[in-house]
Amino acid sequence: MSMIAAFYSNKSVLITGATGFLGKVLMEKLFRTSPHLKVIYILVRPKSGQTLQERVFQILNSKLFEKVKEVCPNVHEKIRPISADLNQRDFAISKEDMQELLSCTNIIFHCAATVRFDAHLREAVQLNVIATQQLLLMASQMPKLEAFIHISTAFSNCNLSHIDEVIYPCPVEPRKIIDSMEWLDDSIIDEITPKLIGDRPNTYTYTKALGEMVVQQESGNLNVAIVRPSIVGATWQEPFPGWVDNLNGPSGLIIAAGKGFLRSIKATPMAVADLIPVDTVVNLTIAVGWYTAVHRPKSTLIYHSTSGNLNPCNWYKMGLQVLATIEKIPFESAFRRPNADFTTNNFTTQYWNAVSHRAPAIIYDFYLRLTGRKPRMLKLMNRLLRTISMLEYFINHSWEWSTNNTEMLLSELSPEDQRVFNFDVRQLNWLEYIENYVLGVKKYLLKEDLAGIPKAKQHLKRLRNIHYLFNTALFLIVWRLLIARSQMARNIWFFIVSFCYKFISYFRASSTLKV
Ligand SMILES: CCCCCCCCCCCCCCCCCCCCCC(=O)SCCNC(=O)CCNC(=O)[C@H](O)C(C)(C)COP(=O)(O)OP(=O)(O)OC[C@H]1O[C@@H](n2cnc3c(N)ncnc32)[C@H](O)[C@@H]1OP(=O)(O)O
Ligand SMILES: NC(=O)C1=CN([C@@H]2O[C@H](COP(=O)(O)OP(=O)(O)OC[C@H]3O[C@@H](n4cnc5c(N)ncnc54)[C@H](OP(=O)(O)O)[C@@H]3O)[C@@H](O)[C@H]2O)C=CC1
Repeated sequence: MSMIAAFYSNKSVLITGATGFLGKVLMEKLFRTSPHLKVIYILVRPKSGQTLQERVFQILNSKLFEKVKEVCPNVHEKIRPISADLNQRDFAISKEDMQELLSCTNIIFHCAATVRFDAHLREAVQLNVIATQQLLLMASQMPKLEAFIHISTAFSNCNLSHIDEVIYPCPVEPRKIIDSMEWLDDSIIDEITPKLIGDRPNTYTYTKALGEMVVQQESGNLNVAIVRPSIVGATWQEPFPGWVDNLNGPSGLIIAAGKGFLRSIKATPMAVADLIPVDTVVNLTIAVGWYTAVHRPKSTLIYHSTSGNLNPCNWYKMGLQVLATIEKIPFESAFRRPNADFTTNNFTTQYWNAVSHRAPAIIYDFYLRLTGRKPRMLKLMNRLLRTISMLEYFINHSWEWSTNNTEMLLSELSPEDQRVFNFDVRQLNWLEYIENYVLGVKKYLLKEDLAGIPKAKQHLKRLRNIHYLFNTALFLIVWRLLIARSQMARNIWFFIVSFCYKFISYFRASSTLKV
């Protein structure tokens, strides 16, 4: 029997961010491996016109939860959604709910965050720093609490190139930042943001670093641990390969490349692509919860959930495999034939953005106008290029994360736990993983049926013919214009035409002779 699974039996677990990508996989795995778990409290806010119950119902009825329902048929009774908004004081939790949480919770997994790279500093501080501080305060009032697990990111210190499993302090104390957010207005915050984030690329990584400092400074006597995943991707193995449900990280880029919108990107081909499957992160997180509660380490341990130092893959290899898979299982209604060019300097990037991204969008918009439809492609393309510009930092740098604590934890697990909660990335076969990832994007994000593959292939053939036709027409037009204006171009043109004519006449004559 798995020791970790047994540990979670009869426990009351509190998860923030359970409606997010990582949170859902965490909930699923906990229920599937520990069906006797008492309850999972999830802090949820109503969203997009859906009530809490509707949101939970939607999650439980998704494909991700199909296996759980076989092992734990009463799973819906074990999820207890609590109405909460992490941006509000005391999370706007009702008194009764708060009482129940304070008196019953055994383990906390804090996953909620704003992961947007362009979040305003005030918003990012509120969710990634102040909410963490408030949750720690709540945790300190929980008599039965055994462990508090905080999910951070491996990029919280992306201003460094070698990152150890320690907390690196930011120059300005989190408390000062929190205080200043109360009285500074937005325009002043906008002005000081670049100075505060320093050589980090965005407010997200900066506030996640501040969040870690808060955990270190304000955890008191709690048993606390921090998990730092790198770029979280689709599931590797569990509950099935390739599951993904949002566009963050590589998923959006796989769609953009597969649909032929994105054909070149500024990337360092040999830089390490530090992707980590979401189920690997979740397995580590659950094991960290167990270890922190049972072994009670004297200090806050940090665990890197990264792949680069144990099983590296680079962007070039990843891009090639994405393309190879898309060739086998193309996405439907592609805009252009998929292609993957890596550019390495700003000039070529701007050139290809103009020629390979914006120009086709302008031409397509022209076609839409001609056919009486509303042009939209250029707007979409500009939005995509803005997104890419925000991700560029991460595909043009390499980092080295040490993984001593993560490896130590792996060695502490029984063989059964190593199997059930596998987070050993050395076993990951990248080519297979990426193939399943692309297939997962097609099935679960684009909701495309595999029966449509022959039609998608036909469409790509048509696009190839249009491409050849367009290039030939373009060549002829340019040449015709040149001929009209330049004597030299005319001379070359007449030379080529007469040469071709003589060549064809010679072959005609020789074939007539043979007959
Ligand atoms: C030719 C070559 C091809 C090669 C082949 C392919 C190779 C494959 C490998 C590829 C390399 C992977 C590199 C990953 C690096 C990730 C590093 C993460 C590191 C940190 C990890 C973390 O610790 S933390 C989690 C990461 N946190 C995010 O990853 C949030 C990002 N995101 C935002 O910060 C907001 O999204 C932002 C952008 C402000 C827009 O904001 P915005 O207000 O304009 O609007 P929205 O967010 O509503 O999105 C507007 C439209 O962009 C669409 N979209 C959203 N994300 C998208 C996305 N990633 N790629 C594409 N498209 C995306 C969306 O689908 C909308 O499309 P539509 O309008 O049609 O619905
Ligand atoms: N995805 C990645 O590549 C990586 C993620 N991480 C970390 O993992 C954790 C989870 O990320 P991920 O699952 O990808 O992110 P998601 O954006 O998918 O999920 C974020 C979660 O936080 C919740 N949340 C946000 N704001 C509030 C609020 N005001 N009140 C209540 N809940 C709120 C969201 O709820 P709602 O559904 O209502 O919006 C959602 O459940 C984060 O801490 C992130 O920093 C670290 C490294 C990489």
